Parts: sequence; structure tokens; C-alpha cells
Amino acid sequence: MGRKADYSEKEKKGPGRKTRKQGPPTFPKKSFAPMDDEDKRLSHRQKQRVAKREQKKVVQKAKLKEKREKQPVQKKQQKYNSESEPEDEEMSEQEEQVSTDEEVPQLVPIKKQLKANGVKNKKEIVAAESESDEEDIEEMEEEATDNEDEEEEDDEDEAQVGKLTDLFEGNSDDEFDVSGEEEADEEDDDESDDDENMPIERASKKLKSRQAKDAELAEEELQMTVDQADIFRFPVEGEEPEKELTLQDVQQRIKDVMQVLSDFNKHREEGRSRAEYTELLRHDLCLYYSYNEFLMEKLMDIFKLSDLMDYLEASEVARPLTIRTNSLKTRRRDLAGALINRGVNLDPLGKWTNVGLVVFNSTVPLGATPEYLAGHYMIQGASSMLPVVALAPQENERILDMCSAPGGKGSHIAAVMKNTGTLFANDANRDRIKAVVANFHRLGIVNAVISCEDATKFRNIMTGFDRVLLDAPCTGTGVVSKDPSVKTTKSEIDVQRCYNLQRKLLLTAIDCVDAKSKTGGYIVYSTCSILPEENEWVIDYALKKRNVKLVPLGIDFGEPGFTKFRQHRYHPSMNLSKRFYPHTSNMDGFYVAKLKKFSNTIPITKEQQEADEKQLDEAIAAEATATEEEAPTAGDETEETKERKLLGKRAGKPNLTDVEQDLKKKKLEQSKTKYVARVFEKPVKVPKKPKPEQPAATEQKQQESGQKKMQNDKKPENTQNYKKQGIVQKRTPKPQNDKKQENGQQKSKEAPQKPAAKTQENGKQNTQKKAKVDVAPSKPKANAKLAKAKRVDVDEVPLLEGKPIKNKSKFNQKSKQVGQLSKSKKPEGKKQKFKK
Ligand SMILES: C[S@@+](CC[C@H](N)C(=O)[O-])C[C@H]1O[C@@H](n2cnc3c(N)ncnc32)[C@H](O)[C@@H]1O
Repeated sequence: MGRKADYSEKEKKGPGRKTRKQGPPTFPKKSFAPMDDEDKRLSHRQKQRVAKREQKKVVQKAKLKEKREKQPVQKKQQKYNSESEPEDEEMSEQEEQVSTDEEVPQLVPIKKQLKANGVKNKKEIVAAESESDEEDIEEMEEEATDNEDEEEEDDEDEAQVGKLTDLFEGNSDDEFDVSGEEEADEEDDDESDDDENMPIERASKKLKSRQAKDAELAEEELQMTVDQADIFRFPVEGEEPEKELTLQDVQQRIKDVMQVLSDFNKHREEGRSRAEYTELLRHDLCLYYSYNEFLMEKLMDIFKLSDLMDYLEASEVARPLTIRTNSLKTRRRDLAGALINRGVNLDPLGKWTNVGLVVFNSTVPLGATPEYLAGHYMIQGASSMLPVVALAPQENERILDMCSAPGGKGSHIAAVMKNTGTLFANDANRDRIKAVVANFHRLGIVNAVISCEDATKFRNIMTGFDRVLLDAPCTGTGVVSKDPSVKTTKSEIDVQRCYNLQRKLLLTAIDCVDAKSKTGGYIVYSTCSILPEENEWVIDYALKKRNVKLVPLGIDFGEPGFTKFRQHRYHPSMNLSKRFYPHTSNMDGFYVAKLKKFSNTIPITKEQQEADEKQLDEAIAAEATATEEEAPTAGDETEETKERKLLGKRAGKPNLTDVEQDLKKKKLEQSKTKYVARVFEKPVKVPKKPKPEQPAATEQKQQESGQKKMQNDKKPENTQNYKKQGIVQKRTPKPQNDKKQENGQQKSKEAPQKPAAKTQENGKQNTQKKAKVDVAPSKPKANAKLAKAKRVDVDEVPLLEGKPIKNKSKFNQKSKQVGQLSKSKKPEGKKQKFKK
């Protein structure tokens, strides 16, 4: 048995219920104030106020007494007063007032009170007062002087502490808080007037304002010092060798120079010109972003400095992957669902397209999904969809995609046309055209004719299209993020070459369109370059040479095309064309312009036209030769190539040396190939006169290609006939009344007339049948029409002199390929129709 537990001592469990209910004890504030000496509790201001009140009382008393005593002799005194100083007058007036308002406590301004304490007033007062009053005044004076002393002392304290009063202001519960009282008193005393402030207050104010000014000045000074330290200074020779610069240093220098250029007058170094800074900036930007000087200079011309940085930065980042739903096979919603199920994270691309999807990330390769292989979508950049949106193809139209490979835009056109009408997809590159074939098959396009022709001659092959898309070959300066080699490889000569080819292609595109088309008559020109030389320059040229005008694209974003660029001025309507940049639209750099052909006539004379063509041909040929010559010696620039780069800048025709001119002529002569073509007829290659110097291999190839078969039939005779007649025609006349004018085609008077029945309608039908190369068969109705369509005898067709084909063996291969493709699809009897 253990001891009994003792429960008398209970464990403490904290405060009881009652205690818990009660709050913490509170004490009256007064209890913390000093109890014995009441005066000590008064603040300095309170003391001042007490003193003021006392003063008032004393002054009033004194005045009353004085008045009473001197009332009988007041008039006499007034006389004297009038002769006295004005201040005395004031005093007497005050005194009068005081006398009239005896009972009402008067609020005398502090200044005047102090004046009353002054020596002058003191004399008067002293003279009039009794001894007791004198004592009072003396007391008052003493008090006033004491107050003043105290004030001064306090003022000093205030000045030292600075924000002592602020501390009080913050604590409203504090007994020593006088701010509220002060305000009230200030109101009472009419202290709004500055003059009426106590000197101490004025001094305090002054001090505060002086302090504020000092602080401001100090800040300014500091800022200036910082600014001066930040301002970029050109490196002194030998001080900072370039080799030692890190990428960070270059970046910093770019920032610094940008800052200087942003406010040149303010930040520039004495004696340095803007050009020096710009030069340094260009150099650094080339270094930092790995561009060549040529392209960087172009970019610096195009963009403002701030935009330039944004553009360069954006071009370093890959654009988001985008795909285009093939509306021929699926709907965007369904495709999105299917891809999401495969682990693709995507979203609609934008309001401007109902087929685009942007892919954020994917767990599967997008080029190998079952949906891709089934042709439900095409992997295509967002900017590539813009030209087709601008083209706005209609069902049952005849549309030409001049430079089609690999078929991204072409397949988009076919999808918008819902596989109706006819799409002519052409590209000069026979390797790339394979991609068009493959893509069109995969995507289920059955309304297309694929051809491999030099599009600059397409007007000789076919015209009368409702719409033409010219997605022109270009330098690709807008797709730097996709192909960084563009940064370093492009040069002036590349731009010039593209410019010439683009001009020629655009004129052809315009000539291929029928201005009288009921549904269309439009040409869309696009490039993935942002250089004005390849865009606005080309459009401006076309506006001058053909009856076309710029029309809106129907796309509500993008930057307007340039109406001026450096010293150049373009047509004011150029702003209807659009530029798309990676940093503004988050898509590759792109340019799109839409033209409406309003007349089939050509506004320039035949001679001008010929001259233009010749000039362009020569320029293109010259550039090609220049490239060939340059190729083996790439890297080490000869004097000659250096010179050539400088020549013919943007002129379309470089100034060639005599040797070059001879070489060109010789080449032209050697490779002269003649085409015979009729609008909407198959293009026929006219055989060349067998040349003894022609290599046997080439001849053999020609024989193999099946061309020979056609050539042997009629053409040599025909060619000779025309040659005898001296006819050299460049273009096929259009089967309309004003053929010559409408297509810019020359027709010789001596040339045999075409059959009158050759209408455009017929032509359309014929073309649809004959030009068919690869795709699924067109509608049976059309086929029947085509079967009935009148054939053109080669004899009836005028000769056309085409641009020399530089690589004959390539050309033969190309022809062979097209022939083979047609063979595979067409019945035996029709083979020839698709051969060249
Ligand atoms: C920008 S790409 C076209 C891209 C195409 N539109 C697409 O969306 O897939 C330019 C094409 O023009 C072709 N090309 C270059 N010179 C040509 C010419 N004289 N005639 C026809 N096509 C040409 C090139 O082979 C190249 O495929």
C-alpha cells in the first residue's frame, strides 16, 4: 500500500475563466505624466501659446488704461500723430479698434504683438502707462524675450533633429502630440498668412525648404556622376585590345552605344560623329549575333534601333511549330483531338486562320503520326499560310502556283478550292517538284496539274488564270531562325540576282492572269525575305510596267509595306502590302502583296517591253555566270569579282566587262533554244539545228528522251520557214482580239494566223487535259471536252525565242522526267501531249 495521494495542491492550469474574459489592464495616460510639476508637461508650443495669451491680456489692459487716461486730449494728439510716422498711425488705429471692442477678446497678429514689444511702441506705451503697467510690460517683454530665446533654442533643436514633429504627428494618442492642437490654433489665429507666422516658424520653414533643395541638388549631382560614369567612351587605341573582349563585353558595349545613339546630343563623346557610333554598333552586332556586315547594314536600315534589337533577338529563337489542317480530309477540331490523344499539346493558331494549329510540345514526332501519313495535316510555318489567305482562292477557278515546291501553299490552295477547278503547280526545280507530287498524293489533292517549267516563261505556256500565286525564290532573310546560314552567306549579288528574277517572274505572273476573270484577276506576291529590294522594289517595278494596282490583303495584322526606304520612294499604295516580323507577329519574316489586274493591255510600248525583257534576261544570265565563275574561287575574292559586286547595284543590269559581254553573247548563241507554244496548248520544244560541235552524249540523250520523235515530224521545216521569213517571236499571241496588247505578246505580221476558233475557253480545256502530268484524273466531263478540243498543229504555231537554257543535260532530264510521269498515267495514244 502506498501513501495516499494529496490532492490539496492543485496544479495551476493558467488563468481562470473570469481572468481570461478580462482584458489586459489599462491605465490612464495621465498616470504616466509627471505629477508634481504641471509646467513641465507643457510643450514648447503650449508654453508659447500661454505666453501669447498673457501678452494679449497685458497689451489690452495697457491700451485700455491709456485710452481712459488720454481720451480728453485725443483730438489734440491726433494732430500730432498725423505729423508722426505712419507706423504710429497704425498703432493709433489699432488702439481705437481695441477701445471699441473692449469686451471682445481681440486676436492680434503675432507680428503686431511683437511690434508692440518693439522699442518705438514701447516708448509710447511706457509714457502712457502707470507704474504697475510698466511693470506688466516689462514682465511681458521679459517673457517675450524669454520666449524668443526659448524658441530659438527649440528651433535649433528642431533643426538638428529635423523630424521630431513628424514623430509626434505619427502618434495621435500621445499626450505630447500637439499637431492637432496646433492646427486648431492655427485656424483660430488665422495663420494662413505667412507674414503672421512666428519668426521661429518662418525660420523653420525656410530651413526645411533649404534642406529639401539641398537634397534635390545632391540627388541631381549623384545622377550626373552616375550618368557620366555610364556614358560610353570610345576605347583609346591600345588600351583595350579587341581580342580580350568577351561576349558580355560586346553585349555591354552594344547597350552603351545604343544608349548614346538614343540621345546622341546628350551622351555623345566630344568630337565623335553618329557614323562612328553606328559603325561600331554594326560591328558589335555582327560579332554578337554572327551576321555578316552586309546583312546587318540592311537590317539597320530597315529597323529602328529598338526594333532592331527585338528583331535580332527574336530571330535567335525558333518560331513555334505550326501545322495546317488539311480540310480535304479532316476538320481542325477532330485533328486537334486526335493529336492531343497522342500527347501533342496544341492550340488554334489565330483568328485569321481556321486551319492552323500551333504545337507547343509533343511526345511524338509530328512528321510520322498516323494522321500525318494519312494526310490530315501539313507541317507549315504560320507565315506560309498568309499568302493563301490573301489569295483567297475560289472554287472552280483556274489558279497558278508559279513556284510551288515543296507544295505547302499549293496544297493549301487546293484545299480551299475543295479540290474543284484546276490548280497548276509549277516549279523549275525537278528535285523539289518530287516533294510536290508526294505531298499532293498524301493530302489527297486531285485538282492539280504539276509541271516543271521555268516560270519566267509561263506566259508562253499558259495564260488566262483567275489567280496566280508567286511565292518567289528569295534570299530568305526572314527565316534566319530556321536557317542561320542566311546570316553569313547572303551578299549584295544574291539580293540583286533575286531582285531580277523576281521582277521577271512577277511580270510573267501578271501576264498569266486574265483581268476579265469574273471571280478573280488577282496576283499574290510573297517572299520570306524582309529586304525592300526583294519586296517593295519588285512591286513598284510591276506597278510601272503593268496595269495592276495594290489591294488590301484581308489580313488585319502585320506592318504596312514601306512607301519610302532611305532615299527611295515607292508608290503610296505600297502600305497595302504587309510585312510580318518575328518580333511583332511571332512568325517568320515575310512579305505579302496582293495585286489586282485591271486591264489586259500593257501600258508600255513593245520596244520598251522588249528592252526590259532583254535587260532582265541579260542581268539574270550575267549573274548566273558570275556565280559559276565565283564558285570555284569562293573565299578568295579576285579584283574582278570585287568589282562585279559593286557594279549594277539594284539596276537590274550589271555593267559587264567586254570579256564578260562576249562570253555572255557566246553562251546565248550556243544555248539558244526555241519554244513553240500556244496559249493553253502543250509547250513544244522546237528542235535545234544539229550542231557539229554538240557533244554526242547530249544528242543521244535527246534521242532517248522521246523529243526526237516529235521533232522529226514537222518542226525543223517549220522552224526553217519562220527563220527564212525572219520572224523571231517572243510570245504566243493570246486567242483574243487584242491578243498582242493583252498579254504583252508580240506577234509578227507575217506569222501565220491562228485558227479563229481558238478561244480562251478552248484553251482552258486543252490545257487541263494536256498539261496534266501527275495527279489523279480530272473530272470525266472535262476529259470529254478535252478529247474534243482542237489540236494545234506545230506548223500553225509561231516561233518563240526563249531564254537560253544553261544546263542542257539538266533540261533534257527534266523533259524526260515529265514525259515519264505522263507515261505512267496516260494511255498510250496521248503520251505526246505531255511531252516537251
Ligand atoms: C520559296 S520557294 C516556294 C515555296 C512554295 N511556294 C511552298 O509554299 O512550298 C521558291 C521556289 O521557287 C522555285 N524557283 C526558282 N526559280 C524558279 C523559276 N525560274 N521558275 C519556277 N520556279 C522557280 C524554287 O525551286 C523554289 O522551290
